[in-house]
Amino acid sequence: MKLGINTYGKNAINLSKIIRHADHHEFRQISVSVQLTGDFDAVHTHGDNSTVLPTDTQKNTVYALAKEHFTGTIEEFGLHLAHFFVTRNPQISQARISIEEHSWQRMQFDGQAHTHAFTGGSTEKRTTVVTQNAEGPVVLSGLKDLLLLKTTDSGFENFIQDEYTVLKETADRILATQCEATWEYTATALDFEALFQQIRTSLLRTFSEHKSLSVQHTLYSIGEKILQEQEVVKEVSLIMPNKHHIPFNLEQFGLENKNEIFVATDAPFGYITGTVVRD
Ligand SMILES: O=c1[nH]c(=O)c2[nH]c(=O)[nH]c2[nH]1
Repeated sequence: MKLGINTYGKNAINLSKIIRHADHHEFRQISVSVQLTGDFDAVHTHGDNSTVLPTDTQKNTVYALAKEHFTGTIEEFGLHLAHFFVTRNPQISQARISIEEHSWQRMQFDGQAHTHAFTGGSTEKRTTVVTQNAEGPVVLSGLKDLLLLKTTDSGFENFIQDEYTVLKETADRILATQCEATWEYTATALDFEALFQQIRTSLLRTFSEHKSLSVQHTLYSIGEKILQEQEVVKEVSLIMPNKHHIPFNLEQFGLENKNEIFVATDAPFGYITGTVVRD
Protein backbone atom coordinates (compact mmCIF):
# COMPACT_ATOMS: atom_id res chain seq x y z
CA MET A 1 0.00 0.00 0.00
CA LYS A 2 1.08 3.55 -0.48
CA LEU A 3 -0.36 7.02 -0.15
CA GLY A 4 -2.14 8.39 -3.19
CA ILE A 5 -3.07 11.97 -3.98
CA ASN A 6 -3.49 14.05 -0.85
CA THR A 7 -3.94 17.69 0.08
CA TYR A 8 -4.63 19.62 3.27
CA GLY A 9 -5.45 23.15 4.30
CA LYS A 10 -7.93 25.45 6.02
CA ASN A 11 -11.32 26.05 4.43
CA ALA A 12 -13.74 28.94 4.75
CA ILE A 13 -11.50 31.48 6.46
CA ASN A 14 -13.98 34.24 6.96
CA LEU A 15 -12.31 37.64 6.75
CA SER A 16 -13.73 41.16 6.71
CA LYS A 17 -11.73 44.32 6.21
CA ILE A 18 -12.44 48.02 6.63
CA ILE A 19 -10.24 50.18 4.44
CA ARG A 20 -10.33 53.57 6.15
CA HIS A 21 -9.98 56.62 3.92
CA ALA A 22 -10.11 60.15 5.35
CA ASP A 23 -13.66 60.81 4.14
CA HIS A 24 -15.14 57.33 3.55
CA HIS A 25 -14.70 53.65 4.36
CA GLU A 26 -14.54 50.63 2.06
CA PHE A 27 -15.85 47.30 3.33
CA ARG A 28 -14.78 43.91 1.97
CA GLN A 29 -15.90 40.45 3.05
CA ILE A 30 -14.23 37.31 1.75
CA SER A 31 -13.98 33.62 2.46
CA VAL A 32 -10.54 32.11 1.78
CA SER A 33 -9.67 28.43 1.46
CA VAL A 34 -6.08 27.18 1.42
CA GLN A 35 -5.23 23.79 -0.07
CA LEU A 36 -1.62 22.62 0.01
CA THR A 37 -0.01 19.74 -1.89
CA GLY A 38 3.50 18.40 -1.36
CA ASP A 39 5.71 15.77 0.16
CA PHE A 40 3.60 14.66 3.08
CA ASP A 41 4.10 10.88 2.87
CA ALA A 42 5.72 10.52 6.31
CA VAL A 43 2.96 12.61 7.85
CA HIS A 44 0.45 10.01 6.79
CA THR A 45 2.49 6.82 7.08
CA HIS A 46 4.50 7.56 10.24
CA GLY A 47 2.66 10.35 12.00
CA ASP A 48 5.71 12.57 11.47
CA ASN A 49 4.39 16.15 11.67
CA SER A 50 7.76 17.83 11.20
CA THR A 51 6.80 19.09 7.73
CA VAL A 52 3.27 20.15 8.61
CA LEU A 53 2.44 23.85 8.51
CA PRO A 54 -0.65 23.62 10.74
CA THR A 55 -3.94 24.66 9.19
CA ASP A 56 -4.33 26.98 12.18
CA THR A 57 -1.12 28.76 11.14
CA GLN A 58 -2.38 28.93 7.54
CA LYS A 59 -5.51 30.67 8.82
CA ASN A 60 -3.48 33.13 10.90
CA THR A 61 -1.24 33.85 7.92
CA VAL A 62 -4.28 34.81 5.82
CA TYR A 63 -5.46 37.32 8.47
CA ALA A 64 -1.98 38.74 9.01
CA LEU A 65 -1.19 39.16 5.29
CA ALA A 66 -4.61 40.74 4.69
CA LYS A 67 -3.51 43.80 6.66
CA GLU A 68 -0.87 44.79 4.08
CA HIS A 69 -1.81 42.80 1.01
CA PHE A 70 -5.59 42.68 0.72
CA THR A 71 -5.96 46.14 -0.73
CA GLY A 72 -7.15 45.41 -4.26
CA THR A 73 -8.68 42.47 -6.06
CA ILE A 74 -9.14 38.97 -4.66
CA GLU A 75 -6.90 37.75 -7.51
CA GLU A 76 -3.99 39.89 -6.29
CA PHE A 77 -4.47 38.72 -2.72
CA GLY A 78 -4.69 35.09 -3.89
CA LEU A 79 -1.47 35.46 -5.88
CA HIS A 80 0.30 36.90 -2.84
CA LEU A 81 -0.89 34.11 -0.54
CA ALA A 82 -0.03 31.29 -2.98
CA HIS A 83 3.45 32.74 -3.51
CA PHE A 84 3.96 33.13 0.24
CA PHE A 85 3.12 29.50 1.09
CA VAL A 86 5.12 27.96 -1.77
CA THR A 87 8.26 30.06 -1.40
CA ARG A 88 8.50 29.72 2.40
CA ASN A 89 7.96 25.95 2.53
CA PRO A 90 10.13 23.69 0.34
CA GLN A 91 7.95 20.66 1.15
CA ILE A 92 4.93 22.41 -0.43
CA SER A 93 4.90 21.86 -4.21
CA GLN A 94 1.57 23.57 -4.81
CA ALA A 95 -0.67 26.05 -3.06
CA ARG A 96 -4.23 26.55 -4.19
CA ILE A 97 -5.99 29.61 -2.82
CA SER A 98 -9.73 29.91 -3.40
CA ILE A 99 -11.45 33.15 -2.49
CA GLU A 100 -15.13 34.10 -2.62
CA GLU A 101 -16.10 37.72 -2.14
CA HIS A 102 -19.54 38.76 -0.89
CA SER A 103 -21.07 41.83 -2.48
CA TRP A 104 -21.79 44.85 -0.28
CA GLN A 105 -23.21 47.96 -1.98
CA ARG A 106 -22.72 51.41 -0.59
CA MET A 107 -26.01 53.02 0.48
CA GLN A 108 -27.20 55.96 -1.64
CA PHE A 109 -29.44 58.78 -0.40
CA ASP A 110 -30.64 61.51 -2.79
CA GLY A 111 -27.90 60.52 -5.24
CA GLN A 112 -25.24 60.80 -2.51
CA ALA A 113 -23.08 57.80 -1.66
CA HIS A 114 -22.99 57.13 2.07
CA THR A 115 -19.50 57.18 3.56
CA HIS A 116 -19.74 54.06 5.73
CA ALA A 117 -23.11 52.23 5.41
CA PHE A 118 -23.77 49.34 3.03
CA THR A 119 -26.49 46.92 1.96
CA GLY A 120 -25.85 43.25 1.34
CA GLY A 121 -28.00 40.25 0.73
CA SER A 122 -27.31 39.66 -2.94
CA THR A 123 -26.52 36.00 -3.53
CA GLU A 124 -23.88 36.84 -6.12
CA LYS A 125 -20.25 36.26 -5.21
CA ARG A 126 -17.06 37.02 -7.06
CA THR A 127 -14.58 34.14 -7.05
CA THR A 128 -10.99 33.30 -7.80
CA VAL A 129 -8.79 30.22 -7.61
CA VAL A 130 -5.04 30.88 -7.73
CA THR A 131 -2.81 27.84 -8.06
CA GLN A 132 0.96 28.13 -7.79
CA ASN A 133 3.41 25.30 -8.38
CA ALA A 134 6.79 24.85 -10.12
CA GLU A 135 5.24 26.01 -13.39
CA GLY A 136 4.24 29.33 -11.81
CA PRO A 137 0.89 30.77 -10.85
CA VAL A 138 -2.39 30.30 -12.74
CA VAL A 139 -5.44 32.47 -12.10
CA LEU A 140 -9.03 31.39 -12.63
CA SER A 141 -11.64 34.02 -11.93
CA GLY A 142 -15.36 33.98 -11.92
CA LEU A 143 -18.66 34.53 -10.23
CA LYS A 144 -21.30 32.30 -8.68
CA ASP A 145 -24.91 32.40 -7.53
CA LEU A 146 -25.74 35.11 -10.06
CA LEU A 147 -29.52 34.89 -10.56
CA LEU A 148 -30.57 35.59 -14.16
CA LEU A 149 -34.03 35.54 -15.69
CA LYS A 150 -35.62 36.66 -18.92
CA THR A 151 -39.27 36.59 -19.84
CA THR A 152 -38.98 35.92 -23.57
CA ASP A 153 -36.52 35.12 -26.39
CA SER A 154 -36.19 31.59 -25.03
CA GLY A 155 -37.68 28.37 -26.38
CA PHE A 156 -37.13 24.63 -26.32
CA GLU A 157 -38.35 22.64 -29.35
CA ASN A 158 -37.44 19.76 -31.69
CA PHE A 159 -36.16 17.52 -28.91
CA ILE A 160 -36.46 13.70 -28.84
CA GLN A 161 -40.00 12.42 -28.55
CA ASP A 162 -40.34 8.92 -27.07
CA GLU A 163 -42.96 7.05 -25.08
CA TYR A 164 -41.98 8.94 -21.91
CA THR A 165 -42.08 12.43 -23.38
CA VAL A 166 -44.74 14.71 -21.95
CA LEU A 167 -42.88 18.02 -22.13
CA LYS A 168 -44.59 20.40 -24.54
CA GLU A 169 -42.52 22.19 -27.12
CA THR A 170 -42.43 25.92 -26.54
CA ALA A 171 -41.16 28.86 -28.57
CA ASP A 172 -41.63 31.27 -25.69
CA ARG A 173 -40.76 30.39 -22.12
CA ILE A 174 -39.09 31.93 -19.08
CA LEU A 175 -35.34 31.31 -18.99
CA ALA A 176 -33.95 31.44 -15.47
CA THR A 177 -30.72 30.23 -13.95
CA GLN A 178 -28.35 30.57 -11.01
CA CYS A 179 -25.20 31.08 -12.99
CA GLU A 180 -21.68 30.06 -12.05
CA ALA A 181 -18.94 31.14 -14.44
CA THR A 182 -15.20 30.50 -14.29
CA TRP A 183 -12.61 31.69 -16.76
CA GLU A 184 -8.89 30.99 -16.95
CA TYR A 185 -6.49 33.84 -17.63
CA THR A 186 -3.33 33.38 -19.69
CA ALA A 187 -1.34 35.84 -17.53
CA THR A 188 -1.15 37.07 -13.95
CA ALA A 189 -0.17 40.74 -14.35
CA LEU A 190 -3.60 41.94 -15.45
CA ASP A 191 -6.17 44.55 -14.51
CA PHE A 192 -8.38 41.96 -12.82
CA GLU A 193 -10.95 44.55 -11.75
CA ALA A 194 -11.56 45.93 -15.24
CA LEU A 195 -11.55 42.44 -16.79
CA PHE A 196 -14.07 41.14 -14.26
CA GLN A 197 -16.45 44.02 -14.93
CA GLN A 198 -16.13 43.64 -18.72
CA ILE A 199 -16.67 39.87 -18.61
CA ARG A 200 -19.63 40.11 -16.22
CA THR A 201 -21.26 42.75 -18.45
CA SER A 202 -20.62 40.62 -21.53
CA LEU A 203 -22.25 37.62 -19.82
CA LEU A 204 -25.33 39.66 -18.90
CA ARG A 205 -25.56 41.22 -22.36
CA THR A 206 -25.37 37.89 -24.17
CA PHE A 207 -27.90 36.30 -21.80
CA SER A 208 -30.32 39.16 -22.40
CA GLU A 209 -29.87 39.49 -26.18
CA HIS A 210 -29.48 35.85 -27.23
CA LYS A 211 -32.39 34.17 -29.05
CA SER A 212 -32.13 31.05 -26.95
CA LEU A 213 -33.08 27.65 -28.38
CA SER A 214 -31.96 25.92 -25.15
CA VAL A 215 -29.89 26.60 -22.04
CA GLN A 216 -27.03 24.79 -23.79
CA HIS A 217 -27.34 27.18 -26.76
CA THR A 218 -27.17 30.24 -24.49
CA LEU A 219 -24.30 28.78 -22.43
CA TYR A 220 -22.21 28.34 -25.57
CA SER A 221 -23.05 31.80 -26.83
CA ILE A 222 -21.98 33.42 -23.52
CA GLY A 223 -18.64 31.58 -23.52
CA GLU A 224 -18.00 32.25 -27.20
CA LYS A 225 -18.57 35.99 -26.81
CA ILE A 226 -16.24 36.26 -23.81
CA LEU A 227 -13.47 34.46 -25.74
CA GLN A 228 -14.03 36.75 -28.75
CA GLU A 229 -13.76 39.86 -26.60
CA GLN A 230 -10.94 38.93 -24.23
CA GLU A 231 -7.62 37.74 -25.65
CA VAL A 232 -6.28 37.04 -22.16
CA VAL A 233 -9.00 34.46 -21.44
CA LYS A 234 -8.07 30.90 -22.37
CA GLU A 235 -11.38 29.16 -21.67
CA VAL A 236 -14.72 29.74 -20.02
CA SER A 237 -16.68 27.23 -17.95
CA LEU A 238 -20.32 27.77 -17.11
CA ILE A 239 -22.80 26.05 -14.84
CA MET A 240 -26.36 27.04 -15.68
CA PRO A 241 -29.05 25.10 -13.82
CA ASN A 242 -32.44 25.40 -15.50
CA LYS A 243 -34.69 27.04 -12.91
CA HIS A 244 -37.98 25.86 -14.35
CA HIS A 245 -41.02 28.13 -14.43
CA ILE A 246 -43.94 25.96 -15.50
CA PRO A 247 -47.13 27.52 -16.87
CA PHE A 248 -49.92 26.93 -14.34
CA ASN A 249 -53.05 25.19 -15.60
CA LEU A 250 -55.77 27.85 -15.43
CA GLU A 251 -58.12 25.87 -17.72
CA GLN A 252 -59.40 24.02 -14.65
CA PHE A 253 -60.93 27.38 -13.65
CA GLY A 254 -62.19 28.18 -17.15
CA LEU A 255 -59.37 30.70 -17.66
CA GLU A 256 -56.84 30.92 -20.45
CA ASN A 257 -53.16 31.14 -19.42
CA LYS A 258 -51.58 33.37 -22.05
CA ASN A 259 -48.07 32.58 -20.81
CA GLU A 260 -48.57 34.85 -17.80
CA ILE A 261 -48.96 32.67 -14.69
CA PHE A 262 -46.23 30.19 -13.72
CA VAL A 263 -45.14 28.00 -10.88
CA ALA A 264 -41.41 28.13 -10.13
CA THR A 265 -40.19 24.68 -9.14
CA ASP A 266 -37.06 24.08 -7.05
CA ALA A 267 -36.55 20.38 -7.72
CA PRO A 268 -35.83 18.48 -9.74
CA PHE A 269 -33.98 20.90 -11.97
CA GLY A 270 -32.03 20.67 -15.21
CA TYR A 271 -28.29 20.92 -14.65
CA ILE A 272 -26.39 22.22 -17.66
CA THR A 273 -22.62 22.67 -17.65
CA GLY A 274 -20.09 23.36 -20.36
CA THR A 275 -16.65 24.74 -21.14
CA VAL A 276 -15.98 26.84 -24.23
CA VAL A 277 -12.37 26.67 -25.45
CA ARG A 278 -10.41 28.12 -28.35
CA ASP A 279 -9.81 25.91 -31.41
O1 LIG B 1 -32.84 24.31 -22.34
C1 LIG B 1 -33.18 23.15 -22.07
N1 LIG B 1 -32.30 22.13 -22.27
C2 LIG B 1 -32.62 20.82 -21.99
O2 LIG B 1 -31.79 19.89 -22.21
C3 LIG B 1 -33.90 20.57 -21.47
N2 LIG B 1 -34.55 19.44 -21.07
C4 LIG B 1 -35.78 19.81 -20.64
O3 LIG B 1 -36.63 19.02 -20.15
N3 LIG B 1 -35.94 21.15 -20.75
C5 LIG B 1 -34.79 21.65 -21.25
N4 LIG B 1 -34.42 22.92 -21.56
